[in-house]
Amino acid sequence: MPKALILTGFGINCEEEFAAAYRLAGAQATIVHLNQVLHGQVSIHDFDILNFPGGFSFGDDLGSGVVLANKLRYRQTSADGRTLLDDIRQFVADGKFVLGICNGFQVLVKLGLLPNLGGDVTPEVTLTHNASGRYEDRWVTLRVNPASRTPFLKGIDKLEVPVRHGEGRLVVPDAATRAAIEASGLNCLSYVDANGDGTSEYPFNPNGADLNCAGLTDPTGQVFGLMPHPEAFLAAYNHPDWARRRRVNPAASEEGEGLRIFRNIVEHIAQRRLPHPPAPPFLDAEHPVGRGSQTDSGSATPTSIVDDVFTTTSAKWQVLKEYGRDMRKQPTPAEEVLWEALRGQKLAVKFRRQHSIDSYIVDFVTIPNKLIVEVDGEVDGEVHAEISQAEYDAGRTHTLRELGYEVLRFGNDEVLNDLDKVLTTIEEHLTQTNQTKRLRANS
Ligand SMILES: NC(=O)CC[C@H](N)C(=O)O
Repeated sequence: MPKALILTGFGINCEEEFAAAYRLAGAQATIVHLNQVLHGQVSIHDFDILNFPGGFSFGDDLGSGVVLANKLRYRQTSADGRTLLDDIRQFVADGKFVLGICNGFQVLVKLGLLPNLGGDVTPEVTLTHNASGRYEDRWVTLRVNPASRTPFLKGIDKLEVPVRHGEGRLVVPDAATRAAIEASGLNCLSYVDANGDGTSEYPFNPNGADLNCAGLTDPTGQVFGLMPHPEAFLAAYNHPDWARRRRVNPAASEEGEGLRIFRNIVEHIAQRRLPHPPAPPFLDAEHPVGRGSQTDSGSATPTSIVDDVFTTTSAKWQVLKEYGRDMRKQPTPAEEVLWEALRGQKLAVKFRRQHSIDSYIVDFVTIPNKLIVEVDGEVDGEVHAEISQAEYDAGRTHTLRELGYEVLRFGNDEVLNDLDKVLTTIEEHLTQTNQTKRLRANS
């Protein structure tokens, strides 16, 4: 089950609605005080989505979101000078998701995680006082930018949601930044008028935002923030016009439109499990942590891979272990079937599943026999990495072969429809390797 971490404390006040949204969407939601994270009692890396709710953090002193953003950037969380921002950057590099709503969006913008065109988390735009000079509390209509590729907004075209803020006006400082944001479709949400056209006109655009922009993503689409409150529209009955709408359309869904965003991201995470996820970007050798190879140096070369269960380095294992754990918990049907057949030494050799080898997690491996068995699933037609799955798998197989492993691949269908044939092929390969070994031993 995807896991959402929701931060609270210091004047944040929308954490309960945020958690309710995730629970309705089928995720596990945990509300945690920011200090528990800053003091190392809770690790963001144990979660899939990091969430910054709305509210009045630090009383909006120095500008909404500014103090909290500075805490994330400058508050050292460990003796080696690490900050929560370092962890968030790693979290995003690991393919995970960050969502900021209203005050949370302000935090992400003041921190520079949005839009993060330059990739170095330096503030590039800002959010400031509404053009009306007032706190605005009203319903708005948003249109999703079709150029946006963020999974949070997948399949959504229009959305009605409430805003309640004093400092929601996005200001983009120059034409170049504006062009860059537009070119990548990072301005994922805009305020629209009654005709559905983007507008700067009050009150449709409640704050006078540049680009009529109500929300931004970073270039990866994994970090998303918006001024309006989708977590405040979880039931149809939240809408001010619900009674009339129900009379007009009694069969209409009882769900609120805001819930779609949460359903989207929760489903995306649940389904995203690639048959073979891309090798995550690793921590550098300066931060080796955790368990790993006995020859652990933090930087693996093929020669450091020993014939042992420790088939990667501690730094890599630290990054891979969560993927492995998740993959063991949520096997695909084909993986489950094959595991049932391989486990418990049924083929007279011990197989491990979702095991880390160098930079990869392999589906099944018998380490003494150096045989890897992979089950290739569908990748819902998407290209998840910069390279295609096929190219990626080719590189992965090559590396594993260089490390001395034989790699057998079977399709989902083969495993599900002809398990006997799959097992016979595996057995044949095991016999071959054993024969070769015996021949070598005798010669
Ligand atoms: N609802 C909110 O999160 C409000 C954000 C911020 N305190 C503002 O007034 O702009």
